[in-house]
Amino acid sequence: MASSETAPYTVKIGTRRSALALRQTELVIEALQAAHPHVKFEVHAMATMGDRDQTTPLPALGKGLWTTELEARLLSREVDIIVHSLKDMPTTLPAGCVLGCVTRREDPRDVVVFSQRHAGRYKVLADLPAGAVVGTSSVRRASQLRRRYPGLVFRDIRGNIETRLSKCDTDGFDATIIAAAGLLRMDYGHRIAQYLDSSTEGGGLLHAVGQGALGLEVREGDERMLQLLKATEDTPTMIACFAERSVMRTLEGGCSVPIGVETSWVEEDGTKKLRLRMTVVSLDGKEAVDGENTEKVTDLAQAEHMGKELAQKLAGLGAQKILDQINAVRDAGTTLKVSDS
Ligand SMILES: NCc1[nH]cc(CCC(=O)O)c1CC(=O)O
Repeated sequence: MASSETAPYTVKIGTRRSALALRQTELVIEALQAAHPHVKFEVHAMATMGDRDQTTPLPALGKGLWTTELEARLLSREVDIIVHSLKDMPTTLPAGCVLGCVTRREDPRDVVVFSQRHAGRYKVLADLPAGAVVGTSSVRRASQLRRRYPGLVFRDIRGNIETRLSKCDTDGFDATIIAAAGLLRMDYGHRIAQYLDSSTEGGGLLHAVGQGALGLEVREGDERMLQLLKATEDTPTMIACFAERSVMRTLEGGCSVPIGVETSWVEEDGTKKLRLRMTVVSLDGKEAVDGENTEKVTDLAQAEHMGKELAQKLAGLGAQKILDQINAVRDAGTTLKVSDS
């Protein structure tokens, strides 16, 4: 006689229907199935607003473009778990929804992919001539790159990973900036030309909050699902991402704000500590506020406090002024432009 812990039951998993989202969901189910062989997992995929609208510049689409419609299905009990790219999850969730788990992180760095038109001519961004066209729809990427590569021209490039790679190769771009995690999960790692993180020469870009990690969202109080998810939880990543999300929440940022972060676990005086770096850069790349803190953090509450403290410190050093200028553009009903043209 099967006990209640091993009686078979079905779990419905919600996801976007992009190839990357489906691959990410597959990875999560593999991990859950190994830990819970008696559970049947069903994938329920859907296109969200961000998937349907492939032309409007991202900053104009506001928050929740990748998540809101999925969360409605969670709350209506059509699905039990949503698998998100954590970077696409707003830092404040709808009532009744909770971030139940953060998975092991794929490489969180931003990378450069050169157009195949150039057939290997360029190795790093610094090789590109002045006026070269770089595709990105990310305010965060464009702002930080303008700061370090003022001679480059930035142009919107929308779409899922395959679409963006194809546009990069055929639509007049010289390069595009994309997350390593998406390329690696989709077996496009061979397209990576340069890593842009703070410790790589020619880099200096801080990545998006939660980039590279997966966030699993469930209904508040759904203890059965919260327990089930423990099999995929990576606690050090979850703590680090909670600190990152707290930075964004404190500055009231959303998907399209020029806030970059970088977290790492370090050993100091024999103690494991979290190092949190952050940056806020104006759209033209001419103003920036950078900061970091390293402290012992052992739970999610401490992580959120660490992120809030650092964000508040930098807000007073000019970060809030930069964000207020950006919000003023939005409040005036003007679409935030990433493109130079
Ligand atoms: N909506 C964009 C998005 N959301 C998640 C990823 C990559 C995977 C990840 O960061 O986990 C991407 C592509 C990109 O940023 O280039």
